[in-house]
Amino acid sequence: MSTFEPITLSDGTVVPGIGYGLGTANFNNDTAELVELVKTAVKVGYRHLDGAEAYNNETSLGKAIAACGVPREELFVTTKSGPGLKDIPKSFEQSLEKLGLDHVDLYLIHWPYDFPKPGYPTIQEAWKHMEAIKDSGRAKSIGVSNFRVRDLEKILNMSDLKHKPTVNQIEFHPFMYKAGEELYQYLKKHDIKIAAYGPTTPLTRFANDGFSAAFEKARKGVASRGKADKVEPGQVLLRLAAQRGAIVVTTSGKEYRMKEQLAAGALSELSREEMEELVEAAKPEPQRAFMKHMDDDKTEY
Ligand SMILES: NC(=O)c1ccc[n+]([C@@H]2O[C@H](COP(=O)([O-])OP(=O)(O)OC[C@H]3O[C@@H](n4cnc5c(N)ncnc54)[C@H](O)[C@@H]3O)[C@@H](O)[C@H]2O)c1
Ligand SMILES: OCCc1c[nH]c2ccccc12
Repeated sequence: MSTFEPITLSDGTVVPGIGYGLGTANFNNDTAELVELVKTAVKVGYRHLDGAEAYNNETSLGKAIAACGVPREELFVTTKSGPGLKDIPKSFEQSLEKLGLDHVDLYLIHWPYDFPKPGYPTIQEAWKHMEAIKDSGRAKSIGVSNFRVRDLEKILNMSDLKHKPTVNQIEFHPFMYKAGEELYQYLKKHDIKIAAYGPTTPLTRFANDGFSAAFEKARKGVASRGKADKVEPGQVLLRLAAQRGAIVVTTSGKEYRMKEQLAAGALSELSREEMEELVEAAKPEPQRAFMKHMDDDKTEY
């Protein structure tokens, strides 16, 4: 069972420290198999489910929530607006309808880069819609995803700001840490929690090159201090994201992997030295699997 610590957001909402995502592992679109997979994720212990309008599978997520046997109030359900950002109230209504829910726990703007387009609201207008949704009680908490500092500033500098974003869901792993430092400091200063997606990217999406030695050292360190016979590489990366204070969002289509992910929370901790060595071993430039606009420091949305 998982011991990823729950994280309390600035509005008091409590989020399970690890979430199961429906956006990767070929999950796009509704299928009966996906309903079963999400039920399996809940059966093995996941209580936090990360969906999105863009994943085209909110209906399957809703069916799994209804059929999983765990009461709604024990689940933490996130969804995100996008591509429907032109009309956030409508996008939200459609999401609730598909999910078959009267509220979600966390509602996010999936990306900021649509906002300068004709017919779209500004970031500030979009945020007013998000605030109204929170005030209606149909989203317990509201936040953003893939927002740079300059995008967040547009919200935090609003003269009529009522609710600030509680979360920025971003790609977060050692191959991002150096490039992301300014953003992380900004988020910390404003008590906006990081939800870390792609946490296993150094293992699953890019060649390890110079990173492997530090990684194996950290893995052996965790194993030698704990009771676990074996520490899986992915588990080290999930621990790392959690120890850096993030809500971890991962996924898998395999039950044994889901269990392994949750069990990472019960392993012994990475030492400060191991964590620093992992960051130092990674290249300074970002190796990003998603959302390349995050590295563009010129374009205004
Ligand atoms: N907001 C966004 O823009 C955004 C972007 C990407 C992902 N997400 C969310 O985050 C969730 C998780 O993202 P992710 O998939 O990048 O997380 P992740 O880095 O944990 O990768 C999980 C994938 O890697 C595979 N995997 C995990 N450990 C492995 C191992 N040891 N060996 C081989 N394969 C392994 C899994 O089976 C799965 O396919 C998504 O499903 C989605 O909900 C959000
Ligand atoms: O959440 C970001 C990753 C992702 C998975 N499926 C998508 C479809 C549209 C936009 C982004 C995504």
